Amino acid sequence: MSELKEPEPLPEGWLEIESLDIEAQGVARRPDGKVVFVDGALPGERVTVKVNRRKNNWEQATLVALHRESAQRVRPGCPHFGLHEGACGGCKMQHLHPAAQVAIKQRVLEDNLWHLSKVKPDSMLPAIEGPAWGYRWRARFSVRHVRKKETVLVGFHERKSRYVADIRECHVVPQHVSDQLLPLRALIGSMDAIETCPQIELACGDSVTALVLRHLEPLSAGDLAKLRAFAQEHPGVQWWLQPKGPDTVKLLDEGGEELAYALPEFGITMPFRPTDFTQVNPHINRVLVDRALRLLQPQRKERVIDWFCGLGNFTLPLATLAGEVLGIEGSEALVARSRENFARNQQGRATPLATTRFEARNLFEMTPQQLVADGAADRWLVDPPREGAFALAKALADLHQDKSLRAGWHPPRRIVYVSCNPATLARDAGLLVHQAGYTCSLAGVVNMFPHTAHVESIAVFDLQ
Ligand SMILES: C[S@@+](CC[C@H](N)C(=O)[O-])C[C@H]1O[C@@H](n2cnc3c(N)ncnc32)[C@H](O)[C@@H]1O
Ligand code: SF4
Repeated sequence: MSELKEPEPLPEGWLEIESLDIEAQGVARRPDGKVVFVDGALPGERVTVKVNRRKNNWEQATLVALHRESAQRVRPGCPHFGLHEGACGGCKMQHLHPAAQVAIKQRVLEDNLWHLSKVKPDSMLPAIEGPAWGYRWRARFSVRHVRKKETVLVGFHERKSRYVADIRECHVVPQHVSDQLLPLRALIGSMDAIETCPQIELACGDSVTALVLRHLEPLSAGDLAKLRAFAQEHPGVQWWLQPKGPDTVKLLDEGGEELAYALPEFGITMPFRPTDFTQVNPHINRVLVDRALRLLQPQRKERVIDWFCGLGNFTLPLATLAGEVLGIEGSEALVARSRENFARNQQGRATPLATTRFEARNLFEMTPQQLVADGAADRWLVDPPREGAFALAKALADLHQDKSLRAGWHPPRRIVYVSCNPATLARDAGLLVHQAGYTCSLAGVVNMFPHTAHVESIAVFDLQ
């Protein structure tokens, strides 16, 4: 029998990376047990590092030399990604193979569910994946006039800095937007308002590229003419101006094509304003809506509630399948948009959409009494912001524990929960599973934001 050999000690000062944290930092352990988070290093790699911060139990460091490279290390697709000075902070994982990124996100999801709430899904869903590049149809570019360099920068912030990165191309936004970065810099650089336009927000629809220019002072006639000339040179570009808060956003010139995206699987078109919440990745959104509704399995005679419904991204497709739908959302503006979108999509339809009602309400203040007042539904779709849906899950748990509060109400048989934060999903899943009588039947990641540390996921809960 061969003897197990002791692993050879690492040369002095070297570290071996054991895992990756959710900020995409390699995690190593020093011989004395101290944890070191290493920017730029991948699991399995042997490295030397430069320590940036020292605490009692941990250190934060940057990779200096790579002595053994991971097989999953890949060449980053964007020249602005990296550890070099001035590198863009918009992406964190471009040095890791996309399949390995998804595997890490899946582990983050499972770890959160288990370690925070002792929830283990009966099965894991295959990840929902889309294109790794050109996926980001929404972005917020900062704009800075850098006098010393005699240039205007339009881009994301540098890694761990408040400076705007000097990016000339960006591979996560659509190619045509990347191609417009330098022309945008030249445009702002030529304007009277060179010092007073701090931001350009991007929102792409299927055929319109909306650019929302935040301007701190009124724009001169000359500047307005320059914006119009830019839009003429770049087909599809539509300027919106934002003099103050998001409510002040206004189209520069009425009458162009409408900013909208389609969900062709359901015969739905969603007009929106560039400041409305819409999912960042339209390819994934189409698959996500389709997958969520297949998992939810609404039936023709059933009532469904879409909690945190936004502008109706899931509600309208639900109205093509269910008997009755209720969409609830915190933003009055989005509820108004969802009502308009419903009416628009109802027109001229061969099979009418189901009866659907929308309501504006703060769902962080949900109570068991309010839940009963909203009426029983057979199925729920829940798609909350990062804070999660604690009050909703708690109200459901309270109604499970104290049946006297129910008054004819019954809990949904199935809940499909779409989450952009695995920690709050885990917390809410704990309530649903341990206190509200559900099992977690399925869970899986949705790779909505390749190369970043964001973990989007979907989970299915069934009443036991
Ligand atoms: C992740 S988005 C989902 C929107 C929609 N389901 C979609 O797919 O476009 C979360 C939504 O929750 C809404 N929201 C945030 N806080 C809320 C609250 N306290 N009560 C109700 N809705 C809230 C936001 O306005 C946003 O529309
Ligand atoms: S956000 Fe764009 S410019 Fe920045 S690293 Fe990612 S791909 Fe490159």
